[in-house]
This record gives sequence, C-alpha cells and structure tokens, in this order.
Amino acid sequence: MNEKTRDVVISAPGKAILHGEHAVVHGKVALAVSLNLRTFLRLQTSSSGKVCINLPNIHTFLSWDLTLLQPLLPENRGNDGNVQELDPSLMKKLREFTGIAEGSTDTQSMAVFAFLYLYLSVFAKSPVLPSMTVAVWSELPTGAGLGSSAAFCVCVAAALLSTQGTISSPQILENSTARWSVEELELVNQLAFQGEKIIHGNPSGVDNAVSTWGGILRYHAGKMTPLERVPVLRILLTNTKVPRSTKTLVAGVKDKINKFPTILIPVLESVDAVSCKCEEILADMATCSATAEHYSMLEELIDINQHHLNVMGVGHPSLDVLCRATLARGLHSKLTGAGGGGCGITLLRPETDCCVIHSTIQDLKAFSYECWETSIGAPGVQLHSSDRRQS
Ligand SMILES: Nc1ncnc2c1ncn2[C@@H]1O[C@H](COP(=O)(O)OP(=O)(O)O)[C@@H](O)[C@H]1O
Ligand SMILES: C[C@@](O)(CCOP(=O)(O)O)CC(=O)O
Ligand SMILES: [Mg+2]
Repeated sequence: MNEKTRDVVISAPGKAILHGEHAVVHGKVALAVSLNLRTFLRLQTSSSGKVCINLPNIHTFLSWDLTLLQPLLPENRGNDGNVQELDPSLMKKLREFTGIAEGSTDTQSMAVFAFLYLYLSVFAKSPVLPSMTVAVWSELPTGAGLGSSAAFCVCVAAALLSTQGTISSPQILENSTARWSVEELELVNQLAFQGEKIIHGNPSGVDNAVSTWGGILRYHAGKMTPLERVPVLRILLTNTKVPRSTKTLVAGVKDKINKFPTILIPVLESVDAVSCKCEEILADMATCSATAEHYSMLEELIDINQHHLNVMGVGHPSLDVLCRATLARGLHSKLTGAGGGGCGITLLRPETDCCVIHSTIQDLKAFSYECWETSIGAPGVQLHSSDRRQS
C-alpha cells in the first residue's frame, strides 16, 4: 500500500465558571477560566476499513465498518464543519443507526453520537471515508461541571479537521506543543459547538470557547473577550462526586423560566450584574494591588450567586454541605458548571494559611469529596505530535 497514515496527539483543557453558569444560556454574561486539567486524544489513520473509538473513562470501546457508515453520509456533501445548526437528516439517520433515542442523557450514547456526528460531517466532502482509531482519555472528572464534554468535543473537532486537511498541522515548538491560527481555531470552536449541542441540548458555547482558546474569558451572547487585567487567583476545586447531567439541568432551568418568567428573569439579570461586578473588581485588583476589601467583595458575590443558582433549582444538598463546611473555615464557595452535584469552587485569599486549606480539605474528604488546588488560565487546544508516514 502506498498511502500516507496520520498519527496526531491533541489536548484541550477543562474549565471552571466563576460566575454566569445557566444565565449565559439565556444571553447573560459569564466569566470562565481554563484549568490545568486536560483531555487528550490520539487519532491514527489505518487501512482496516473500520472506525474504532476507545474511550476508557466511560468504558466504551466500539468499531464500525466503513461500509455501514457510508450510507449515513449527509446529502449536502459540501459541509466543512462551518455550520450553525445540527443537520436534522444526519441526526435522524444516526438515531436509526445507533438506536440512541432523542433526548438520551446516557454517558456512552452521548459521546458516541457526538463523535459519529462530527466524523460524518467533517468527512462528508472527502471522496472516501477514512479508517481510523481514536482514543480519548482525560484528567477531568466526567459529568462534574468542569467542561469535560467541551474538552472532548474540542479534541475530536481539532483531530478530525486536521486529518481531513481543513486545518493545518502546525509546527511543533520547543515546548513540544503547537497551536493553530486564529481562523483555524474558530473552525475548531464552531465544530466543537455542534458536538456540545448533541451532549448539552442547548449549550451557550462558553465551555467550547474556553477549551479552544484557553485563558480567562468573558462570554456574552456568543462573543468571547479575553480578560486582559486579572490578578493571580487561588481556587480550590471540590468534586462532590454526585453525578448529574448538564442537559437535564439546562432543560430544568428553561422550564422554570417558562413557568415563572417574572420571577426568574430578574434572577438571571442579577447574575449578569454579579458577573459584571466581578469583572470590574478583578480589573481593579490587577491594576491597583489587591486588598482585603476586594476579597470581601468577591466572597459576597460568590454567596449571592450561589443563592441565585439555588433559586434556579440547580443546587444540591451535597453543594450545601460544601458551602457550609468551607464557611466554617472562613472560606466562600459556589457550584461551578451545571450544578445538581458535581463540582464547586472555593476562593482562597493570598494569605489563606496552608493549615486552613489542609484542614478544609480534610473536612471535605470526610464527606468523600475530592479536592484540588488548581492553577487557572491554561492554554487552549494544543497539538502535541503529528506524524505522517508512508504505509
Ligand atoms: N473523557 C471522555 N471520554 C468520553 N466521553 C466523554 C469524556 N468526557 C466527557 N465525555 C462526554 O461528555 C459527557 C459529560 O458532559 P456534561 O454532562 O456536559 O458534563 P461536564 O461537561 O460538566 O463534564 C459524558 O456523559 C460523555 O458523553
Ligand atoms: C450550565 C452551563 O452554563 C455550563 C455547563 O457546564 P458543564 O457542562 O456542567 O461543565 C451550560 C452552558 O453554558 O452551555
Ligand atoms: Mg459539559
């Protein structure tokens, strides 16, 4: 055989939302940061006549013959992933092919559906479907509010677009990584957003934007702006390990807004004001030096937002326990991501003693929670290696 095979390794970060989760789905401002916890993907093209996916975090190992996938190709074969809406006819064919019901929130079904959708949309314009093995593994807990779905979709989108040739294979730099151009990252972000639509139902796009671009972002109505002036923030992440589905929680908030619009809309507006106030305080802290007064205000905003999220119906007893346990040590917490369990963030002051942090972590471990002190603002999607060989 005289074909070129590709072997690429890509990674993308998870995120924490400081303020604005759920409200951002309804056009309000969110502030989000990338985390130093990443999802990794390896894509190897082959001549096996099959597409194989290995997803060890969710115990999913599947393969399909290309002859079975070929008839699913969308009728509009000019699609390069640069689309706004999910293709209804491809969605229907995929539902029939996989037997996955509309509205399913099953972990494996959503990942497989999103992967196949992205694979078929990217290679729709190729003369033949390529055989490949794709493995995805992650440092992020799955379904816990840290954007594992977005990191998964961003890695898959970047790997497929790069293999198809829609985006380049940038030169690996001395730090053993490479980034794509702004235009190429926009294509990755748009395609990843399609995958997020499959997993979340109605995503705002903030998670895939942070995973694509990295850093600390303000996100509003589809537009992201990197925050230029931000102080160094210390954040403790806690996973309550209570499972939940973003799709179900986002749908629940929408139902509540429809049921009580005059009550819920002002809550969303108040969350918007919390995000804007937080942005203002962070800029002030970065410009002048950060004071105790700044931290007190950030802590109050965290408390206010946690109450608002409870009003939206996305709290959980496990998160109440987190907030109470940290407050007993003088620390303020809120849920992050979709809530209903999953993770919370706790703000640490620069002077917070390591004994206090240690004792807090011990208290939380007693509830079987898991904690990490994170660093924020990690780089967005990166290429780690890219080999092209004659086979
Ligand atoms: N490492 C992974 N491997 C396979 N699928 C993943 C992985 N990470 C996330 N997913 C997909 O994303 C879904 C979780 O998304 P979601 O409910 O939005 O939670 P979150 O994004 O907060 O982790 C999982 O059910 C799975 O379908
Ligand atoms: C609740 C929401 O604001 C964030 C969801 O994040 P996660 O999937 O729970 O990590 C939804 C969205 O913005 O799409
Ligand atoms: Mg998600």
